[in-house]
Amino acid sequence: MTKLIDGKQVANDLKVQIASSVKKLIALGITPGIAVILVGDDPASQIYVRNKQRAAEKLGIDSEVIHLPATTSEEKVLAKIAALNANPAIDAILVQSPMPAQIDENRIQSAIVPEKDVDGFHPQNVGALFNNAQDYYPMANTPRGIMTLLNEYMPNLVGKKALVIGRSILVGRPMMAMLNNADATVTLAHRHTTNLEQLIADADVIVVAVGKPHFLKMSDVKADAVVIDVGINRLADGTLVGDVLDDMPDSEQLLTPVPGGVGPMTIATLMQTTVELARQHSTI
Ligand SMILES: NC(=O)C1=CN([C@@H]2O[C@H](COP(=O)(O)OP(=O)(O)OC[C@H]3O[C@@H](n4cnc5c(N)ncnc54)[C@H](OP(=O)(O)O)[C@@H]3O)[C@@H](O)[C@H]2O)C=CC1
Ligand SMILES: Nc1nc(=O)c2c([nH]1)NC[C@@H]1CN(c3ccc(C(=O)N[C@@H](CCC(=O)O)C(=O)O)cc3)C=[N+]21
Repeated sequence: MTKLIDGKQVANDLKVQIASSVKKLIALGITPGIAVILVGDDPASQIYVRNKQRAAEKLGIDSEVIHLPATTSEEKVLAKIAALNANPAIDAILVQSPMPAQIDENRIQSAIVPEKDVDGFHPQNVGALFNNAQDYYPMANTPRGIMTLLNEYMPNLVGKKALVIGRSILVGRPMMAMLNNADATVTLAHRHTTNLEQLIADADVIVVAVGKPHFLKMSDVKADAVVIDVGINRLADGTLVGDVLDDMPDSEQLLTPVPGGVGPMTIATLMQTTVELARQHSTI
């Protein structure tokens, strides 16, 4: 078996720290609050939103889910966001993607005030990340959680060859920026990349966020590589698999499992960002 990175364990350690920060804030009269807007009935989204709500409850963070029908207009979602922007009990706003086709996700994400933009999607926060700004700003939680994992398993990224496969706003693009900010040499691959095999064979760290089962084989990566599998794919028989096929039984390579790798880190990091935003709002 390839050595597995224990995302659940690192996420649990992080949650212990977050719980203690929440306690301190509550003692000062500040309860962090997150609002999640879910439009439509996508079953996977419902599972993730439930996981987020459960994590918030356990940590003492107030959470509110606003579930709107799939036919909701963009104006209605914008009105909800305006109300949450103005609500002092809410520190963090997350609009679950994907959204139904009648809604322009970019318009929605830009409508959230940057100070409550827990996903780090607002252009102001994306800009801060790309400029490696030194003041506080929220950033995308899946890649940030991956940086926390890498800090445990590959602490020195300086000069490392990092390959990110997939360029979504949610994962690939911010991942590229964070690895760049950590002084890795980053390549961002996508559908039109022509030398992917060669890039895979050469990389020290690979983040795969494509959404296709068995997209990457461990036998194609270096013997000392670290592979981060972001993919969440549900097969016809109901099993959950990532984007990586672990075909190297006795190797020393490091790989994040699915489930139990990046997913739990995403949730824990979302809670971490929520608490940071609450602290920012309180001016403590
Ligand atoms: N564990 C977690 O916490 C999270 C998991 N996920 C999961 O990660 C996966 C990716 O999600 P997301 O980032 O939203 O991705 P998207 O579905 O938005 O994008 C997929 C990316 O993969 C690229 N791609 C598709 N086919 C190929 C190919 N043959 N060769 C190279 N690149 C390819 C696309 O390239 P192009 O841009 O050229 O089309 C695109 O950039 C999904 O399974 C999702 O469920 C997502 C977020 C969090
Ligand atoms: N605005 C927005 N922000 C997001 O962060 C966001 C989003 N939209 N849309 C969808 C993706 C996906 N995502 C996941 C969160 C948790 C798990 C998770 O908990 N995974 C568990 C298993 C869950 C299961 O059993 O299905 C694990 O990997 O162990 C997975 C994926 C956040 N996303």
